[in-house]
Amino acid sequence: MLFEKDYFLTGKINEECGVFGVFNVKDAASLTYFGLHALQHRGQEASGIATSNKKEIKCIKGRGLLTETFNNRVIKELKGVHAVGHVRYSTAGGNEIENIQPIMVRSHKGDFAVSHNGNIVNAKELREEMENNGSIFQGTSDSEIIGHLIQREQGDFVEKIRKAVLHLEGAFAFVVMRENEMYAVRDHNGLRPLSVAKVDNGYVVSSESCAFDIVNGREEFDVLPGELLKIDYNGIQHIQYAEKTQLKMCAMEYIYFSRPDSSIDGINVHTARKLSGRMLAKIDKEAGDVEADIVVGVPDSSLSAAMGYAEESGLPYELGLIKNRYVGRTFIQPTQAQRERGVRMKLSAVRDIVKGKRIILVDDSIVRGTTSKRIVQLLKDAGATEVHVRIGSPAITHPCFYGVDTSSRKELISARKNNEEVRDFIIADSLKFLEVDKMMEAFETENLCVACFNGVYPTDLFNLGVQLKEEIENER
Ligand SMILES: O=P(O)(O)OC[C@H]1O[C@H](OP(=O)(O)OP(=O)(O)O)[C@H](O)[C@@H]1O
Ligand SMILES: NC(=O)CC[C@H](N)C(=O)O
Ligand code: SF4
Ligand SMILES: [Mg+2]
Repeated sequence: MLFEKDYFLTGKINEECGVFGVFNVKDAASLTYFGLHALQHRGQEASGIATSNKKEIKCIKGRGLLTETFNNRVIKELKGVHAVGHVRYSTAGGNEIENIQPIMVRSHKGDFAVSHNGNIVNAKELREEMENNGSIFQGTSDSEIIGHLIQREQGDFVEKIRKAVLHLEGAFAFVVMRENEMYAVRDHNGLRPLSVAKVDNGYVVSSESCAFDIVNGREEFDVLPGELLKIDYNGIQHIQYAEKTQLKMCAMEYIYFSRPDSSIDGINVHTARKLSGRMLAKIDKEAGDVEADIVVGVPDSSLSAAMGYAEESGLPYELGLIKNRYVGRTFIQPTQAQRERGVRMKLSAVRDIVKGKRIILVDDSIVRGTTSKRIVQLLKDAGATEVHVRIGSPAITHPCFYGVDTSSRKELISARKNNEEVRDFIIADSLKFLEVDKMMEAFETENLCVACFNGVYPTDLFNLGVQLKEEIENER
């Protein structure tokens, strides 16, 4: 079944997404459009907006970028003061229209719409159990399970959500909109971000705080791990649904995913990245390693780390690479051929800057090695005499099951090669990653999920864990 194919055959999991909700603000659909626009980096595969005019819910969704589905005319069709929206991250497979969010649940007990970011690790088990008991699913996404679970539980709506989420394991930050209420929920490990802000007399909920500026959000705060918020005309009610909670925010949110102007659980993303660059420079200084002339970052996500490296090392920060801004994120392209073409189209070396220079090249991460290999070559072709690669995160050795496409182990270069072999593959003069403890020291927090770097997953993995074990055994 496609569900399994999504996870294993294509080596893909359902990836990162952006969710946005508006409660009790005029022209909620426009506000949601602006909010989702600020979250577009989290997903470009599809988008959707559902609105409530207090009596009924209407939903419009489509494939591609937000602007491919929504324009003024379409937004005008979505009347109402409440809205929930979603941007979905591109994936091979799983791109059926039924999987696009918000997921709509229509029922005689009232309709609701769900926007989910994350990945449910026991989705297969839950779905099989529900199908055996007569549930019929429209699509293949794990997010649909959330709607089904809520629908089948008894009690008032808070109770229904509370009971439903207790069945879920994995990563979830989701928003549910009913005709006159909104709910925001975060998993008990806080793996995915979710924040709330006030707007006029209402509220907005967003995957990232960068979306609050454009809608004039104020007094923002994070939904806590294991917390369920009920938002209605009386205000916000905070309900702690999980007994055991811990904060294990995805480290990759800070390293790569989120926008630098977002703050997650009190830490600004740009600042975290800059501190990782500073730490890399400190380590080099202490080891007395590497004499270089300039520091170059790989646009976009590593520029903050490169600035940090330059500040700490005292070396000049230079614009050695230029990005064609019309090419999207390459790491999230579905096939390797597309990723390679993407990197070629996207980055060019600035010959006059790099010629004859010894370069410290800072990037935020190496996943498959596509980007690093290409840019080291680019810089050398443009006349750089040495290229020393410094990575602002640890080597990625394990797959993510929580909603980020770090793919299966066989695609992860550091799962198959040691540091020296990776260095050789990317033809760098030297290569250093930031070790897990040093990254935590740099970010000044241990409240991070680092499973893709050390294989210690903060949740049970159910069937996915069995598959991973088999994959590792087959490598031997
Ligand atoms: O080893 P790889 O498989 O090439 O993946 C790692 C690269 O992918 C990401 O950049 P991307 O181009 O996706 O986005 P960005 O412009 O936000 O840095 C990341 O920042 C690395 O540069
Ligand atoms: N992975 C995401 O964050 C998107 C949510 C969900 N897993 C989907 O497939 O649509
Ligand atoms: S495994 Fe890695 S990418 Fe996945 S949630 Fe944990 S830190 Fe993030
Ligand atoms: Mg990059």
